[in-house]
Amino acid sequence: MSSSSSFSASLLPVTLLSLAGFAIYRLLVYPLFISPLAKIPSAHWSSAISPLWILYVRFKQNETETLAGVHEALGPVVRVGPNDVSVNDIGFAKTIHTSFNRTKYYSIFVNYDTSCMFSTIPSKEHAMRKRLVSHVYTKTFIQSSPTVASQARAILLDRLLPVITASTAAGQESHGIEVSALFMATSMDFITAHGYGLAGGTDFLHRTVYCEHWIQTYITRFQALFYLQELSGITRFLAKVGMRLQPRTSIQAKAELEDWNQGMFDRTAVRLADHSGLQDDGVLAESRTKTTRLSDDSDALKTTFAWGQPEDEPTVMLSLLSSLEREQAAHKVDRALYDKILREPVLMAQSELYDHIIAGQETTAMTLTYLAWKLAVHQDVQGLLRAELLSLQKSEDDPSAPFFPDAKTLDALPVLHAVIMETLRLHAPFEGPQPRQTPEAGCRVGPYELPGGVRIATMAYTLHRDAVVFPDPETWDHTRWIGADDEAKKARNRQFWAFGSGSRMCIANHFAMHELKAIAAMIYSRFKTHIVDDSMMDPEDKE
Ligand code: HEM
Repeated sequence: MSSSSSFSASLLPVTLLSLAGFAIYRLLVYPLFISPLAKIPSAHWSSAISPLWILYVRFKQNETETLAGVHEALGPVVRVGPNDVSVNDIGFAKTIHTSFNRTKYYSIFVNYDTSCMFSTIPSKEHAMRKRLVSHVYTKTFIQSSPTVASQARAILLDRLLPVITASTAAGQESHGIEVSALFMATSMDFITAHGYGLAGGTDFLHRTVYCEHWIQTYITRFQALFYLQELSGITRFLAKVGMRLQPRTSIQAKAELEDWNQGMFDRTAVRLADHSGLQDDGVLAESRTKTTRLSDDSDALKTTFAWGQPEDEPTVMLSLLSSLEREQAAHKVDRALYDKILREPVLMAQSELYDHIIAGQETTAMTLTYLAWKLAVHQDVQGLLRAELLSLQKSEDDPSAPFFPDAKTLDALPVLHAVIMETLRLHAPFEGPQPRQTPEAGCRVGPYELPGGVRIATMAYTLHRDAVVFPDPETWDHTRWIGADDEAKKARNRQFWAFGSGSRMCIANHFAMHELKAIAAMIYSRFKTHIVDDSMMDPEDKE
């Protein structure tokens, strides 16, 4: 044996020992004792050293209830993984949601391989996307737009009212009406009308067979999301080497839904071009030719465009396309961002619209389903609501006109507001964690200093069940939201988290509230409802 090989052999144990020592330090000593997160109580004995426990909880789709129990036992800040923290405190939640970026968890909302507002992580880029479209979701816009008003009227009086009336015909009463699918259809008609105009959107309230197919496709699309949300790197790598964790059916369903949305987009683009008299040289033409050039005439869409019927105006699509043209003409934004967002303006607009439809459909449908259930259980409150609505009807000038108060009038009704707020409190559609990451420079959360890059999340579920702010939290009690603006009510409003808060809060909270109020008002001013069968509702939600 040469002297150099014996020297190498003697180095081997030292090297192995050093590596083992380093591994023990990195994997055990550092996360357990030295990491700034070490002082935070652990949700599980393994949380400090391994993400396996929280990954398993997420895989079992049990995170919300599990973390609620953990917070009850361990307090408002809990470590759920080596680099993963859950927070249940309104003050900390406000800090986190003011400026912290989203995480890759949201990449599942990338559509057509193109980012939208929801899936965009950097805040500067997000702000630019939001600017393109936020004005058509403001409260002032929603309450004063003739288009929004006439769309609501048409969907509710011409489509929903006849369906519900038919269910009350002699012999039909005992069958009732399946409200979950009914509200999915109604919500879809509302949000696609805002996007593409009444004529360009869906008519799911009539096309019930297709609506049922759509719902099944939607459920299939969001199957096995765990892999993409929590293990996106591994999932994408395995897909490249031919091993798919995401079911093929889910990938096909995503493609089908994207095609379906693109159909609405393309048909609306044709209508826009016809009505506006634009030549084939702008964003509209692009949606047909799929080139990437924008029109030089920045305001052409807005100024030359006029519809015969206000309800047919495709508000969101028009706003997106005109904003994109304006941005290009003004060159206001910095080059890198500008290139990224405007490189594929048509795909960008399609992705954004698709996202609004997905985000805006199930959320409102779920809320309406719970609302209908609670009002059927609480007949006394249903009576109060009806009395409030009918008091408006009497004051109308023309008693023979179909009862349909305007958005501002509806918004001022205390019982209507209270029943919706209480339903959103107890059954927030996004009740689980909304993950963010701590900024590079780190931050303070209560007594803890956290480094940058830590995943940190709050949940509407626990914030809405804080017994100090909402005594007897599991009880549906609309009176929480009625009465003078005393300190207790201010605290409740502050802690209301159904739409999130800060720069990434729901862009459409006013649209959603308007829609919920208009639908509830149409129904409860005309019908008395009761439960025919609620066996599909979660027994844990029953009072
Ligand atoms: C009851 C109805 C609704 C509820 C409870 C709700 C709730 C929320 C919440 C909690 C977020 C933030 C999610 C997070 O950061 O993790 C959000 C974001 C968003 N919502 Fe809603 N939403 C509702 C209806 C709608 C509707 C009708 C639309 C249609 C446009 C919509 C579009 C969006 C969009 C685009 C975002 C992303 C905003 C951003 O990234 O800046 N939502 N929503």
